[in-house]
Amino acid sequence: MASIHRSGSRPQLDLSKAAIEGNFEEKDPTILLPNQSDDLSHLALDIGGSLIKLVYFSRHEGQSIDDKRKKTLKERLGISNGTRRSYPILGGRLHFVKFETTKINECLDFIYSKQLHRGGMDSRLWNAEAPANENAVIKATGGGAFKFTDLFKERLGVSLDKEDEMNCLVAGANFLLKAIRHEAFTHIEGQKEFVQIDHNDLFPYLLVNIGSGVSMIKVDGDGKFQRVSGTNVGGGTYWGLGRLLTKCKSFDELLELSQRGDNRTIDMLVGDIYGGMDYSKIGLSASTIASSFGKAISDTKELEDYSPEDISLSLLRMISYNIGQIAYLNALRFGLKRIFFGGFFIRGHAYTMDTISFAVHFWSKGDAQAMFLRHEGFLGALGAFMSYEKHGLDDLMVHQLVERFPMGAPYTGGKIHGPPLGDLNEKISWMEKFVLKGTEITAPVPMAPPPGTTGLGGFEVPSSKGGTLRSDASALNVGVLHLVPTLEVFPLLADPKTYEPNTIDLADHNELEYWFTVLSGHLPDLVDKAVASEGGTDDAKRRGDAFARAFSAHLARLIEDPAAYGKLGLANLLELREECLREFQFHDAYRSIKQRENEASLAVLADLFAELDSMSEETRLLTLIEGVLAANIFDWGSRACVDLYHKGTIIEIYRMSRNKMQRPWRVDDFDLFKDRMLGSGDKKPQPHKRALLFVDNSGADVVLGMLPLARELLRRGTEVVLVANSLPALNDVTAMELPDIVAEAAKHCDILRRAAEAGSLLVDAMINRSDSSKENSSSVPLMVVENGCGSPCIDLRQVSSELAAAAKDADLLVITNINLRQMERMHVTVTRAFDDDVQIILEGMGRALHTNYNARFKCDALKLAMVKNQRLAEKLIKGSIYDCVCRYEPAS
Ligand SMILES: CC(C)(COP(=O)(O)O)[C@@H](O)C(=O)NCCC(=O)O
Ligand SMILES: [Mn+2]
Repeated sequence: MASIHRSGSRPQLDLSKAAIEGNFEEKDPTILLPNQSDDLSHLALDIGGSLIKLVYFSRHEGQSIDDKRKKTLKERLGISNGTRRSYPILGGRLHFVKFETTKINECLDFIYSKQLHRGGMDSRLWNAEAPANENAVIKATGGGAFKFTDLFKERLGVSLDKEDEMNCLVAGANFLLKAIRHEAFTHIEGQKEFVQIDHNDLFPYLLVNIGSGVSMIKVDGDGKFQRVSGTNVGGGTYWGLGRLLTKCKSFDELLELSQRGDNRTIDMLVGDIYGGMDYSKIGLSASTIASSFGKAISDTKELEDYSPEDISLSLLRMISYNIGQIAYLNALRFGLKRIFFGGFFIRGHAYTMDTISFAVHFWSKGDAQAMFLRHEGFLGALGAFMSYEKHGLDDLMVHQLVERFPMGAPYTGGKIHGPPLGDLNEKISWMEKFVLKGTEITAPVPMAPPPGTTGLGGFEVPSSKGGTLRSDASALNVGVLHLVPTLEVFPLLADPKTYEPNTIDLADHNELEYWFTVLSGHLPDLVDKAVASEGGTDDAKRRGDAFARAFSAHLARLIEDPAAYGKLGLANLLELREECLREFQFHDAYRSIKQRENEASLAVLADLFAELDSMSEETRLLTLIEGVLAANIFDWGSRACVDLYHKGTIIEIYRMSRNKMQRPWRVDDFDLFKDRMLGSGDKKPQPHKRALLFVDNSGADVVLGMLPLARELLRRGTEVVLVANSLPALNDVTAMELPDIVAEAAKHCDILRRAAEAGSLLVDAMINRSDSSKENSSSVPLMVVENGCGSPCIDLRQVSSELAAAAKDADLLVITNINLRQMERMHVTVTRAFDDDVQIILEGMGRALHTNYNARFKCDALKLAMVKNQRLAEKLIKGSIYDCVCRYEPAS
């Protein structure tokens, strides 16, 4: 049993002149260490025989915008620094890069040009020519850490601090399995399926590392493991024997050969021995391999008489089956439920994974399953990184990590040739060259559904045999890991463990093809908008082209391997598009459209308020909900709606949409909602203490739809929190934009004005009003919080700390959180009284249909949307385009 040794090779923190930033009362204030150099862990290496793997950290260069809303909100909601600790690593990115060991000079150039060896996280800002720190040390594992010590000292002036390889593998695997949601997967007959692993039920497991030789490690916990077995028949055996027998020049070439092979020409099968019959008494079919290479004993044939393809396949199956069998026997020996395979032998090759899975399945008679890891190539390097002190990675939770796939990550993905891409300009040039080289990154071509099983039984050829092998497959599966300590799980989810944000399963190939075609179709128009938003300059055009290429490349990659970036849902695709726009510095493609629509809608708002105020309470509530649904038609992400906008002005379309609102809607729980709000009979229900309104689009949607609804709730004495995007996505309104819109709307309405003042939204207005505090005391506040995302959809497992705080506001608690936790620990069923006091309203197709349509909440939830896509309408509500959804679910 070994335990992880954490050597203290890094400098200690310099605490002199330490000062607390901001409010001393905060629970976890940020501590400034002005004299602490940034000389902290940020690069680790795993130098293997064929590949060098790098894991490095870069600090997130977030812009600090002076957001008045945030300051007052922090005080109001009592938000401290969230779960942020004073670890240096938090709030940055982890990058995964690899090089071929034969090209170690490229690797050294890469480290040098990024100044990763200087130890300073912001070192690029420093003088690149400044002498390197004499004592600089980089953690490294793998045989090359010994072999290349002098080279690193000579070229970069750094020492390599060697970490035990086995320690690193286990530390890397443990981190990934705990921190990354879609890390482990099964791979059977060409089908990748992600496995959700309960973090509390991860240990023990068997880690099988197939390098040149094979190690089998029983892992019992962090730093607790034991090498229980191994075999000398491994990747080296396949490559070594294969090279001798086939004259192949590379490992990948040998694997590729195996795909075209037929092992029956070399292997002796059960049928060969039993005259074509099964040996059914002991459960062996005629096609089972009885003896690998058994037919080669024939003295009439020489090596030249066998095809290299057949030899490679026989060899691959012999070795994979043998490893699979030994792994299973060891799992059995220690009663282990899970077997994870990794190591350079696998390298993301579909066929190798299928072969191993087949073997484990065969020998365990289906009891055990082989699993693989998306970052398997980086276990060692990640483990070496983890061995630095005070990196803070151990404490990160799944919801604080976001994996993104910028260009350069999926395409170079470690296969970096030449200097790294320094800035956007270089990236664009590189993309242009990339296209010229003829690399396939054109618009996606829908592919045929994956083939079915062979149905032959025994050790037949796995069905992924064929065109699915990519020698660089694993390199493409690893993105950049953003560490965002402020993200939290939305506290009102009924069951976060079973929560699945996506409604539509893109594992269904027809669905996948449809949405890919839709998104490809949107591209030209989107590029036009994006370029126009940046003034239509030549630079913007160039960036627009690069964006279109990049996004098409992602789509092409994903249609080929939908699980390449983890489990794929529609929400991920829509977010990927927004991220890709940002990557090419299009920060708000719909800016002018949003402004125009806001102005047009604000101009008629006073009339709408007057109209509403003349109605009875019941009619008003219905009109308000109709208004929200009708105004949701303003959606620049829907093909059909964009076509519609050519047919009339904003107000004309809005009126047309409102006039068409006929109940019953396709999904219509309005009466249930009305009863909760207004009561039935004489009983007047208690209004909700607080409502969280997840708003969607700018213009009529928010101004004529959601704001009047918010006003009604405020009038009833319910505090309103408007929840909006942190970053722009299509024409969605952002949290930064909302206070100004509310301020404009408040000019027409006292209820909104008082509530906005009470919620400190009208900061400027308050300065001029000495009597505001008196009025505030009698008003419930209206607040705006950001949701933590920049997408048309929302994954409620990862929301901003301010949204989480707004959802669990302390003064709504009947009993304190501490008591509650204690009681829960004692298995006392506790009804959280405050959850009944909160209501959430999700609006729009992205937030209420594509995601969260089936989400269950601890509080009352209303989901409102107009379906602006024919196919979705048919599939989800058996209706048609422009049908409406009003789904009301009381607290569960
Ligand atoms: C991107 C969207 C989810 C935005 O809708 P919203 O949330 O604004 O109601 C939606 O427009 C959409 O799914 N569009 C793609 C399908 C289409 O063009 O029909
Ligand atoms: Mn929207």
